[in-house]
Amino acid sequence: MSRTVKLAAIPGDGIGPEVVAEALKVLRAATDGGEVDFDVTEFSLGAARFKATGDILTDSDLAAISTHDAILLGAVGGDPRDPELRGGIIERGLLLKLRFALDHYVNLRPTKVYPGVPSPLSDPGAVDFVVVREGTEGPYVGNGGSLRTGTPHEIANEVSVNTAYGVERVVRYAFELAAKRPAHKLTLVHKTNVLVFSGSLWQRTVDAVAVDYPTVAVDYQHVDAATIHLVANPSRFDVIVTDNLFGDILTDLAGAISGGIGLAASGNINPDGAFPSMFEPVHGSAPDIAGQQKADPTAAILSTALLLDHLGLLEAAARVTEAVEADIAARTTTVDGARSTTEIGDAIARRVSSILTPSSAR
Ligand SMILES: NC(=O)C1=CN([C@@H]2O[C@H](COP(=O)(O)OP(=O)(O)OC[C@H]3O[C@@H](n4cnc5c(N)ncnc54)[C@H](O)[C@@H]3O)[C@@H](O)[C@H]2O)C=CC1
Ligand SMILES: CC(C)CC(=O)C(=O)O
Repeated sequence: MSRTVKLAAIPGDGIGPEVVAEALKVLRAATDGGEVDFDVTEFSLGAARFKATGDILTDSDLAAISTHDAILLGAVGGDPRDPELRGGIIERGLLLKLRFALDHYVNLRPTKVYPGVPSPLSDPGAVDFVVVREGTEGPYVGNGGSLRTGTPHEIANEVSVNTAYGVERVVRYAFELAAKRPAHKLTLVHKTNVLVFSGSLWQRTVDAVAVDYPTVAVDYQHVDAATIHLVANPSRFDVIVTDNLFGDILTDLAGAISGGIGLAASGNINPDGAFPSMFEPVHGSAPDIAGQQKADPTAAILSTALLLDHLGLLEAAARVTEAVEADIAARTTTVDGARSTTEIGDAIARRVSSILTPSSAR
């Protein structure tokens, strides 16, 4: 008897629906005739729904989404120039609200330079690292405000929240991951020379947790220096653990060095399993190319590989990754090149269907 997985799909805005359609196509190809059935419920949330109804993510939306085993999200947020959508109302009210409510304290963002990928680095070396970004704290929590708003004496502040509990659990997750990977290396990225209160908490936590993982070598980089090393010598990284904002910035850079933002996948994980985890490409809704079939759906497709892996469907996950690797290796143009979003999705789905078992098992 096959297992049924309840999947909530949130295509969202801009290129979100275009890339989610391809990701679902590949997910179905990867599990077709296998031991698992995906029962997909689509939630039409985002800018269009907000404009039509005023709702972003209601309590009943959240309750319904929470009953699923996992979530696949495209991208949210409309055109930043749209006055109705100013202040990231959709991003904060939908995406961040989901991450916080579902306690996605690990934002997992793997970075790999696949063979044949058009990296802007002349010699990227063996780039294969994972950023473990804290997902529920930092300056993203909306703790701040402004005084004398709109006057020459305006004061605006945004408080970065870092709790001992929140830092310890993500740091421990990162050590656990580093201990399982071949390089056994963890780099804390922060700005301890200036952000002394939060930086000290992160550093002391890493030092304390390191005692439980004697096989893991620990390194430290200031975030500004980390951007140099990500470009100049990315193969030095294995697992990076960092806060919400630094992780957001570093992973767009990581996407750029590893073939483009159209390849960068991510998972918002609740490791305890109390809530469904949510998988999404790193990129946003890309209003500049939306509706034109120009988006590369590979990041969303690779996000389904993370989703399958998270659900313990390892063979299907390996099949998706292998098909993507083969597709990338066969690309003769850049990722933004000649094929449409649907053509890339179709090609990867065909490859997935032709792989009967992962190469490792053959
Ligand atoms: N996770 C999410 O839902 C995110 C949402 N956003 C929202 O998305 C909107 C646009 O934000 P931006 O800062 O412009 O970031 P963005 O990631 O949407 O776009 C940055 C650049 O990358 C390109 N790009 C993005 N995804 C691509 C893909 N799959 N294939 C080819 N090119 C791709 C875009 O065309 C654009 O030139 C805003 O409303 C923003 O708040 C931004 C980041 C993440
Ligand atoms: C727009 C933000 C809420 C999304 C983003 O860039 C992120 O945190 O991944």
